[in-house]
Amino acid sequence: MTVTKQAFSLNFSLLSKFINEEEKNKYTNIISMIHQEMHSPTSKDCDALGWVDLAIKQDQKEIEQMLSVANEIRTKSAVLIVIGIGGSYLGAKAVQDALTPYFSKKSGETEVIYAGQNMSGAYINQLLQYVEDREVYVNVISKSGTTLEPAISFRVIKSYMEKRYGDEIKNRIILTTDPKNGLLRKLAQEEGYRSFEVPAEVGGRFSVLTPVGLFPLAAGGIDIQALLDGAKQATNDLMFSNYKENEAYEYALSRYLLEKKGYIIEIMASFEPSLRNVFEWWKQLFGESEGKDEKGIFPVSVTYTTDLHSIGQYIQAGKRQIFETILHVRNQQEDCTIQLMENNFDQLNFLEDKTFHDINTIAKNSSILAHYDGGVPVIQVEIDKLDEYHLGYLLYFFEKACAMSAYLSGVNPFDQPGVESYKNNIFALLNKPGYESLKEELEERLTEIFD
Ligand SMILES: O=P(O)(O)OC[C@H]1O[C@](O)(CO)[C@@H](O)[C@@H]1O
Repeated sequence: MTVTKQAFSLNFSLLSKFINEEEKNKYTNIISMIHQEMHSPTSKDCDALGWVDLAIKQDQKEIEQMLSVANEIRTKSAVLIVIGIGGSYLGAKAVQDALTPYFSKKSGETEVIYAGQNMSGAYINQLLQYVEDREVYVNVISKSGTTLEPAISFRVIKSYMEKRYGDEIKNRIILTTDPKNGLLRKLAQEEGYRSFEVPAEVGGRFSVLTPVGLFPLAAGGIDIQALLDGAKQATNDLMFSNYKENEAYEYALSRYLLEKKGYIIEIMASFEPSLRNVFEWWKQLFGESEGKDEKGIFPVSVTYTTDLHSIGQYIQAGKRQIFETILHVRNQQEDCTIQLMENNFDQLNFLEDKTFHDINTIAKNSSILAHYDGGVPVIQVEIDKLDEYHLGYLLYFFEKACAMSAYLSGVNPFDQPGVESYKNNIFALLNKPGYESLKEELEERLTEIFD
């Protein structure tokens, strides 16, 4: 089925060789039941479903507060350092990078840079050198307040800010964290830092439309109201319980049926490099939501045509366990036209008057056909253009699809118990009090492996 709307559309026609309507129909009732549960205030997961209607229940006062602090940052500083990992930075980075020019020499704009998403000593040192002669604000984002990567970066950056700005850091550091719990909330309460709330019932990877994503985006000059408007439109459009009227559910169902047939890897592909970090966000969303109980589709992303010249060969002809979702931007605001050349030195005059976007779109269609012919099921998601409104729509679409997809597989979309194994090991090996016996066991095993 192809749902055609101006802003956003999906095309499933290349799936008919792999899954049929009869198979899909069998899931009409279960999808409808999951939908009712997702929208019920008494749902078993109501403590994690706050994201469902965030965009329609916008808190105008909070938006104004974010805009006002963002405006202060834009006036007073050249750099905002956003400290966070996973859902606490991927959404903002996704939208920011999608909407920021590839090359920009603009001065006078606040640049948003990220820390706490890795533990590279070189990265944090170089970041501090980079901001040395520029005015700085910091937004530390952690719902739990205990995640190691942002916590150690914040410790270093806080000391740096103290030395550089003294008491003024109370104005220059803004915390985004749980409304009641955690060390960052305690810090905000005890030391008077300004703060925003991550709603208790919204988990990290579903939090882009809360201050987690909205505040740094506003500071970076992104129109957060338009982002929310797009998400609001998606919320309304994706309100139907029947998958035939709800593209998010049809996408979820198609993935689910493909997985059952052995297509266990989804490649999200785009021909626009600026979408690279939208895919990083998408990977966390689907990977953490679905990858549990030995189930789940492995989410991978590529940027074409760059990657057609690296892993394109595998996609075309390697092991057949891949399906592909192409995210296409229908209209480009900016383009470049190929001109006629008298001597035709490169024999490319047949491209006269074609734009890069024309050629890129033909490349998209060419690879869709080639991959399909090579046995790859292909879905196309198309947005009309790359702006806040359409990205807001897209982000919400993926959130709704992801929750349905995980529920269909019978896993809880909102927990991530697997991440705890790594966290426990690292705390034990770093001598965190309380982990003594695990430390002993892990050290013995490491000796066996490495000595
Ligand atoms: O905001 P926090 O609590 O620091 O968590 C950051 C990220 O870590 C995880 O808890 C585990 O990867 C993610 O779900 C979350 O987005």
